[in-house]
Amino acid sequence: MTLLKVQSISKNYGKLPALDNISFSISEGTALGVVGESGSGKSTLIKSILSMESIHSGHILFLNQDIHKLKGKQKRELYKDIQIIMQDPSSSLNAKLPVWKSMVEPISNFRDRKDTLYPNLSLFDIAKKVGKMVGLKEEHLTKYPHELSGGQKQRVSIARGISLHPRLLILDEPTSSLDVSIQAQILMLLKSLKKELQTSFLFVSHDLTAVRFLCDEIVVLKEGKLLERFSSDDILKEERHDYTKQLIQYTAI
Ligand SMILES: Nc1ncnc2c1ncn2[C@@H]1O[C@H](COP(=O)(O)OP(=O)(O)OP(=O)(O)O)[C@@H](O)[C@H]1O
Repeated sequence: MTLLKVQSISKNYGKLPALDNISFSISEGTALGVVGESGSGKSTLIKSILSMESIHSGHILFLNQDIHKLKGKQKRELYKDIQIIMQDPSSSLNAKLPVWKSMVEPISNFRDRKDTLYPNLSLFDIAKKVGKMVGLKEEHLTKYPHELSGGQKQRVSIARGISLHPRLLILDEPTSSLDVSIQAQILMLLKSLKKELQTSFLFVSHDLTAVRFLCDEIVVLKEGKLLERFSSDDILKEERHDYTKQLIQYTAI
């Protein structure tokens, strides 16, 4: 079943096109990678999907509902099922709270989902349960963000992102602020969570190696245009676009 359908969307900043007639879809339970260099339109695409930016033409459908037409309660409902994990966990966690409180913030905002997913569990018990899924120990949960390593903080963000069991998880360069050895651990964690939760991923990154590891399919963006879409298994095929080949060379796959 199609979860997200992006239909011919365009967005300009002044006269400059940031997204130029982009279309793609994501099926339930699959992972799509979006790769592109700086300025290719990746952030604009994410903001458009999250309704943080308007679009000039086209439609974005999530479960057949036009995201940009939703208001109030309907829009709020949508965000139970779309969660985002950002590049820098330090800026997305509240420095003044022990991390377990940040982890359960989405679930405390959506009580109906709490009752369905975690009946009779206290918020701290939910944090323990979700923390365990991302490899955090109970002793980490009562710490403040500055007391944890970058990798541990990103695990907290991932725990928060999956706590509602969203149908779509948007990953915005989730490993690029981390040391290389930690990047691999986080990618492996995301891969196992994808399998366990059957959540769909939209993984936005400039790192083709990471995208290939985690995603079933890949789209390549350049200057706001979608150049091609292919299965991750076909990344090294001769028919790849010249620009994709350049990215591959640059990433030394
Ligand atoms: N608020 C804005 N005002 C004007 N131009 C913008 C704005 N946001 C983005 N742009 C322009 O739109 C284009 C796409 O930018 P975008 O941030 O989406 O790219 P990106 O692929 O996410 O880049 P990066 O990887 O560096 O974050 C760029 O040319 C950028 O300069």
